[in-house]
Amino acid sequence: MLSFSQVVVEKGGRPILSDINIDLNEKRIGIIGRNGSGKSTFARLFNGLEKPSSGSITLEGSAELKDLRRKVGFVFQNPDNQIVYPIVDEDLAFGLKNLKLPSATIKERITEVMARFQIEHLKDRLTHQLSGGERQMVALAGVLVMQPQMIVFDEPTTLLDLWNKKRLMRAIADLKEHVVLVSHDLDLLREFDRVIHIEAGRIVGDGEPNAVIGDYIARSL
Ligand SMILES: Nc1ncnc2c1ncn2[C@@H]1O[C@H](COP(=O)(O)OP(=O)(O)OP(=O)(O)O)[C@@H](O)[C@H]1O
Repeated sequence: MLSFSQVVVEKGGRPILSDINIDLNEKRIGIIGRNGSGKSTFARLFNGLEKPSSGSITLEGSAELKDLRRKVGFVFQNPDNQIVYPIVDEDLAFGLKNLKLPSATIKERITEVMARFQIEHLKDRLTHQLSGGERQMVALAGVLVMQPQMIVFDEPTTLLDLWNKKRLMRAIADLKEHVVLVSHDLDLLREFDRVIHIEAGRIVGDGEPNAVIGDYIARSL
């Protein structure tokens, strides 16, 4: 579904990602690697938050940036980066209003997603008064109402306690959408369909999670 061809990202004259050639079709894909290896940069390419310096990224054959932006959602490590409006309900409606959808459709989508994650009780709450875990669920809901085909999570559990981490991981496990998860928590990725290991801006491992994770651990010893 998503294809990277000879993708290079350079910043300040330095290569951050080099020669990425990869096709991604699996339902659950994990991305691992050391600090500064290029995972976030790679993940941000998935929905056009980052653009390649050269090479191409296509989603179902289309290289249009607007298709990537519309069909791939992105959940940040810190939900404050994506919650914009003061009331939960307004925040969830924001992207949908931009799409100029009828208000009945907007309401329907918000109600459906809030019910799916059992966060209906947060509907009228002030976003800045929510707990970290609640904010992360609202951020995820804000992505889901847009009905993306794929959702990329960049270390979404880092700021969460154990309880909320488990809750978010259950929510992620239940998603029908394709998921890409960047994480330092290797155990979260062992049940995934595929894990990609990035080192110094290159893919050095790619395949069955336990094998790729085992190699990553062996390299770090
Ligand atoms: N705007 C920029 N200008 C110069 N270098 C940058 C810029 N953005 C990122 N980098 C560098 O690119 C490299 C990869 O960064 P990236 O955030 O993708 O790594 P990461 O694997 O996600 O790291 P972490 O696990 O610490 O979050 C790092 O060395 C970083 O310092």
